Amino acid sequence: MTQKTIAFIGAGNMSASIIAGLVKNGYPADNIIASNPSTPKLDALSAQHSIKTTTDNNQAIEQADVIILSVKPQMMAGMLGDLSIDKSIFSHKLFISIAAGLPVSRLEELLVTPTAVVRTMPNTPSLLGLGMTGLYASAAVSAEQKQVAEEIMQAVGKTVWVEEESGIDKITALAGSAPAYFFLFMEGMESKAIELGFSPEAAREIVSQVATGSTEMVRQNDISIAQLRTNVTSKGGTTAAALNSFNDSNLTGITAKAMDAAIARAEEMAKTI
Ligand SMILES: NC(=O)C1=CN([C@@H]2O[C@H](COP(=O)(O)OP(=O)(O)OC[C@H]3O[C@@H](n4cnc5c(N)ncnc54)[C@H](OP(=O)(O)O)[C@@H]3O)[C@@H](O)[C@H]2O)C=CC1
Ligand SMILES: O=C(O)[C@@H]1CCC=N1
Repeated sequence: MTQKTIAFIGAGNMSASIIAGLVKNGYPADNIIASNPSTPKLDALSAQHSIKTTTDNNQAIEQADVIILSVKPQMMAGMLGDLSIDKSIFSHKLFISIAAGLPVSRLEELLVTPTAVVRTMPNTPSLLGLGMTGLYASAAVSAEQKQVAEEIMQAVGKTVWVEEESGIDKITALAGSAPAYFFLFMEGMESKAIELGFSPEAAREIVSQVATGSTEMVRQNDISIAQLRTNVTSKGGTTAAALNSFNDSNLTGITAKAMDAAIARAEEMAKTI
């Protein structure tokens, strides 16, 4: 794998997940630098992973081959506009954006110098090496740069390239935002378990074990997800009663509607940032 120096601009949740995944996968900590305006997150990352840190984005970008833009989409223009380094050096570097809803064309405008930009959409399970990242490369990105971006994101999970940039918004709904959907569902089960009299610890443990077991059955089988569901569902039994209740509320339609809302929000963000 490439051992290029990687700078993370913005040391929040998503950067922390990718950094942890990279280091766990053996990426040299000396080749990772994180930049953030406040120090507590930097101190934690430095203590946990022995990576380099700075509060100066210019310094981080200057020494890196690959720059991962990890600030909130709404902060990107301000952050890039505040840089005081000579932007002509950008043409020798690879920029990877993880920002939701921020088109490559807008990033290119903000970076000023013609620059290779890969737009990605990772998710927080990258922390465990179980990430799912969508990638989109603009025409300016070389085959070698595409490979570098892919290798970095594959160090923290699986990757999928999309041909059209609109595919990134779809991956945002399907993977970037999606851990939260599962957490919401698990929260619902956890609170009902507590209402039924289980201790919070037992409720969490049961929900976690059921989720892990179910996920592993999908991962370790070629059986369709629908068939796995059917296998649990005895005719006239308890599962059928629960599923009928979900279907009465159109869970499938609700899920599709929620994913459409995520895509619509990404498209809306693209027009405003
Ligand atoms: N969280 C997720 O699951 C996912 C997030 N993303 C994308 O990742 C990006 C980051 O999200 P997330 O990690 O959740 O957000 P966080 O708020 O956790 O992290 C953003 C970080 O950027 C820092 N920051 C703010 N201004 C600057 C600046 N000028 N220069 C450098 N750093 C700055 C913030 O510092 P401070 O707090 O000290 O102000 C903060 O630590 C977003 O663009 C989001 O769309 C993509 C996929 C999944
Ligand atoms: O909620 C968001 O906008 C970001 C992108 C995907 C996950 N978090």
